[in-house]
Amino acid sequence: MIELKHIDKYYNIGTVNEVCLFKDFNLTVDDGDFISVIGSNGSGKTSMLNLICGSLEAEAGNIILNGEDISQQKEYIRQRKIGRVYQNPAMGTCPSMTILENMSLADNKGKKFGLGFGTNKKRVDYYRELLSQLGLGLEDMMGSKVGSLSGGQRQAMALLMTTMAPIEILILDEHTAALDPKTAELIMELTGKVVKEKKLTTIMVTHNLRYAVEYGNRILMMHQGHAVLDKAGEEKAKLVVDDLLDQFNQISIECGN
Ligand SMILES: Nc1ncnc2c1ncn2[C@@H]1O[C@H](COP(=O)(O)OP(=O)(O)OP(=O)(O)O)[C@@H](O)[C@H]1O
Repeated sequence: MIELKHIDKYYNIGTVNEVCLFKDFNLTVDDGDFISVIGSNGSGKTSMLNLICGSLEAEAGNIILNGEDISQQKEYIRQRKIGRVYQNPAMGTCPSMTILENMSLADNKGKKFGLGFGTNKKRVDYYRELLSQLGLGLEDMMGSKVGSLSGGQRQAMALLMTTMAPIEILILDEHTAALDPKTAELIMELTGKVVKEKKLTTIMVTHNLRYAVEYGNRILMMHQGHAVLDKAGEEKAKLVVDDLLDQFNQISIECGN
């Protein structure tokens, strides 16, 4: 479970450009929840993810992960418990290293030993098995540099690598936005499979309303640092894309856009 409690976040403090993004922002994501976060540009979705991951510091409030207050923890410490897949497929993998080396790196995340340990035959067979589950033929290219792969192949690897070592929460940061429609569909199917198999508590930020409707058990719509819609379970299951579009339109009218 992850809890954001009474979060205040300001940008450009002490300047004429000072803005308050979050004032007493609260969110609880229960164990096993798969929550899709949607919302207009600048509504605070990425800032929220950055606060959770530790790349951004709040002016007030606490972030509690499975009962532990991680608010003061450095980003690299949080990375042992929080996996993040970024919009840019290049972010989650190392292009100058081979597929095998990348897999070994992910496998040994947070451990004290080097690469050699992860590349014995048993581990190589294990990586091959994991890669074959992606259905992209990567298991036969383990000596290839990751930089030579397509964006979709790299994003599939990033997803696999992020979820390889045990994590307490998975963050998907518009992870299909840079992919063509067919590849995005494939990555979403893989995402659904991985989340279900590993029973991962997941927060997915997306601008794709269909994915937000089709995946996960909860949907959150943000606007100007507030949650303006929060539906789970049966209520969420009944939602269709048009309902979300209506909500977007209503917000635009209220804001005079
Ligand atoms: N480093 C920063 N310095 C100043 N303002 C920032 C910074 N990062 C974000 N903001 C502001 O905070 C607000 C929220 O931005 P954020 O990127 O979190 O929104 P978002 O919902 O993720 O938007 P998008 O859908 O466009 O990615 C915006 O008004 C943005 O201009």
